[in-house]
Amino acid sequence: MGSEPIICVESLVKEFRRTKQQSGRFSAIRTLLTRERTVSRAVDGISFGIPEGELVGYLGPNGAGKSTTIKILTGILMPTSGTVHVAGIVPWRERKRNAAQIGVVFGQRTQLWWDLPLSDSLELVGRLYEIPPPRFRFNLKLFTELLELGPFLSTPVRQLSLGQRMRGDLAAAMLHSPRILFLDEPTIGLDVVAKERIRSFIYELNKEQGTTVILTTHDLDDVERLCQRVLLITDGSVLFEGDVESLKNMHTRERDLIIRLPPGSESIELANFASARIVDESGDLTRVRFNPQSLPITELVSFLLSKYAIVDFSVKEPELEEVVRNIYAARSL
Ligand SMILES: Nc1ncnc2c1ncn2[C@@H]1O[C@H](COP(=O)(O)OP(=O)(O)OP(=O)(O)O)[C@@H](O)[C@H]1O
Repeated sequence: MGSEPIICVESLVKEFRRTKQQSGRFSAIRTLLTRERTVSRAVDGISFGIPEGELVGYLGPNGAGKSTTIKILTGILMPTSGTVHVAGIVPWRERKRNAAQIGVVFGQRTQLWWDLPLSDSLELVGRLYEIPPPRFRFNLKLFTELLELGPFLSTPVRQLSLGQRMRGDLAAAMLHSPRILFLDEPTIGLDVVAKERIRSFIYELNKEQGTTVILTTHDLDDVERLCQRVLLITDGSVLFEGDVESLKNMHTRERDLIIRLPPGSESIELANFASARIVDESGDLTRVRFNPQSLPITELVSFLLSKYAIVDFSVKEPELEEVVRNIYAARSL
């Protein structure tokens, strides 16, 4: 394993050209005749490197350019400009060689054969990828255990639940032992139990086999549970790159102090503190948001203890979801 990142993306740009739709009378004919083009930049100069063995979250709001980047990295799309190397390969130039070293799962689509039993679908994947039989048998056994595929191996794919189908898709994507796995919304639409099963599989794969994983998701529980690092993009460019903790600390320095008062107590008043405010009062719980940089927690707590009969209190970190929502909101102002 060298020190070079396994995935290198530099100044990546992808533009889509579309014929501008004319409106009004005879719009279809006028669209055809004028052929006016509009250009939109889905990816606008993205650069990043991913070291081998890392599990990275690739996040951003709808339309940020995530899927477009993944399609370029997997060789489906060619960029307008910029350079990309995936384990030394330029994906769109050598699609087949690239396919041998990557696994891809799109949560919204399946690569399995709808009418075939899952086991036949996996068999076909094995043949398509020309996986040597011993490796195929080894991986099939391993993934059948890890993903608990046994009970539905002989069920036609069309009859599988979304969670079962996703487990089948993950097995299919990993049968040829790729070094890199691209996951686009792998937990979308799944219930809590199914999500957890998928997450522990991804975790194991990364930890035990050292598979590099690029995970695109809107589910921030996926991120908290799995990602060592996140790349946050909006409008086609990188907004943040780092670990989840730094993301939280950089963008929301505030903390929440949750106070429990005896039932029937009067409401808390914080008039003296400029950097603290009450954000929620429900039942006997009051949530005070404050900035520890300008108001040390000791000062806030001793003030409250001196004035109110506090039964209990705790400090909460900001939720990742809220941090990310704030970043997107600030960006679109
Ligand atoms: N084939 C295409 N032709 C024209 N425009 C496209 C095409 N594919 C994507 N786009 C546009 O490029 C931008 C980025 O799209 P992309 O699918 O990469 O976003 P995303 O971050 O994956 O969003 P989501 O979270 O909704 O999947 C969007 O404005 C989208 O409309």
